[in-house]
Amino acid sequence: MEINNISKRKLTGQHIGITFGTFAPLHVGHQQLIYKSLMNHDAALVIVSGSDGDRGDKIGLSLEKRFRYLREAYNDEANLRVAMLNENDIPTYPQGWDEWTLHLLRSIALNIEGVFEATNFTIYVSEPEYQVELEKRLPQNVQVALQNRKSIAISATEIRENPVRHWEKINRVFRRHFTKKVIIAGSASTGKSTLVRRLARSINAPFSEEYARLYEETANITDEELTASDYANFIIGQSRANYNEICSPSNNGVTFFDTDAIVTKAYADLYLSKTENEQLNDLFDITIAKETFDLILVIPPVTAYVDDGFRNMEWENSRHDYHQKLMWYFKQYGFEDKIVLLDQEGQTPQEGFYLRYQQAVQALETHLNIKIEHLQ
Ligand SMILES: NC(=O)c1ccc[n+]([C@@H]2O[C@H](COP(=O)([O-])OP(=O)(O)OC[C@H]3O[C@@H](n4cnc5c(N)ncnc54)[C@H](O)[C@@H]3O)[C@@H](O)[C@H]2O)c1
Repeated sequence: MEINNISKRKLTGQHIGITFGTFAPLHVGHQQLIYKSLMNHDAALVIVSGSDGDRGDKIGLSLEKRFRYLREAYNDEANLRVAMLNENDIPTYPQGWDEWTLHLLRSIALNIEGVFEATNFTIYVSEPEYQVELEKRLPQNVQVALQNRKSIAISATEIRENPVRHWEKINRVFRRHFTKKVIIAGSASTGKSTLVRRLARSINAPFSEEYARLYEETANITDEELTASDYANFIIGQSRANYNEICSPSNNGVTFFDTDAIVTKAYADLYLSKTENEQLNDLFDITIAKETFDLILVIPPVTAYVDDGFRNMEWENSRHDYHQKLMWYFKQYGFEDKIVLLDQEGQTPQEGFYLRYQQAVQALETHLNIKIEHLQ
C-alpha cells in the first residue's frame, strides 16, 4: 500500500533521485544520502519501507510513525516527497526481492507527474548487495548508485542500542521518540518546581514549568476560583509546554517536566465537583493515553507548607490525601515501576532539599541508565 504526501505536488523532472530505507531512526548518514539524491537530480523520492514487527516497530517506531516523521522532517523541501512501502503482504527481506522491487517501481510511478518510461531514475544505496539485487530486476531507465557508507560512521542499529550516545546524529524530528522523559510530581509546596529547574540545569537539559502556576499568576486568580474550564486549560497547556521542551533544540536526550495531566487529575479529583470531573474525563483520558515517562520523581509532603498568595491554605491539611491520590493514579495508569520517592529529610530544610536532589540524581542514573557527572 502506498500513501502519498498530502500537500505536495507529485514530482516533476527528467531525472529523479530515489532513496529507500527502514529509517528507524532517520540519521545524518541517511540525510546526506537523501540530499545527494535530491541535489544531483530534479527532484527526490524517499521511500520508507517496512512491516508490522520490523526493527522499528519493535521499539515503538512503526512504519506509519516513521512515514509521518519523515514527512515532517522534509516538509520544507518542495521537490522531495516521502512515500511508504508496506511489506506486510510480501516475504520479508531478503526473500522478497522480486515482489519488493515491483512495489518499489509502483511507488515511484505513483509519485511522479510524468510518464514512468520517459523519466530517468537513480536509486542511491549504501549496501553493495542492494545494488546487485536491484540491477537484476530494474528496467533500463532506473540506475543504481552505490555510496560509501563508511564516510559517515553511524548506523540506526547503534542509535537504537544507545540513543543518548549518538544523539547528535539522530534527525531532530525522530529525537522526540528517544527522549527520556522525567516528571517531578508532588503536592503543593514540596519544592518541586525548584528541583525541576536545578536538576535540569545540572545536566543542561530542557525543562517545562508548571503551567497552572503561570496561568494563575497571569490571570491573577487563586486556587479557590478554579473551574473545570481552568482545569481544561491546565491539561492542554501543560501537555503543550512539556511537548515544546521535547521538541526544543536544547533537548540532549533527557527532558524534565514540572507536572503533567495525571498530577492535574489528582487535583481535579479532590477539588472539583463530580459533574465537573465528568466533563473533564475525556480530555484527561486522551492526554494521559499519550503520556510516556521513563522516570517519575515524587516528593511526598515532607516540607513546610508556604503561603505564596495563590495557594489555598486549606489544602495544607489535604496534602497527604493528595499525595495518596497521586500515587494511586500513577499506579492506575501503569507507571508504578517508574516511581521513585524523594523522601529524604535533613536536619534543616536546606539539607533536606540537597538530600532529595542527590536522591533524584541517583535515580536518573539508575533508571535512565545514563552517567551523570556530579560533585561527590
Ligand atoms: N522484502 C524484501 O525482500 C526486501 C528487499 C529489499 C529491501 N527491502 C526493504 O528495504 C528496506 C532496506 O532498508 P535498510 O534496512 O537498509 O534501511 P536503513 O534505514 O538501515 O538504511 C537506508 C539506506 O541508507 C543507507 N545508510 C545507512 N547508514 C548510512 C550511513 N551512515 N551513511 C550512508 N548511507 C547509509 C543504507 O545502506 C541504505 O541504503 C527495509 O525496510 C527492507 O525490509 C525488503
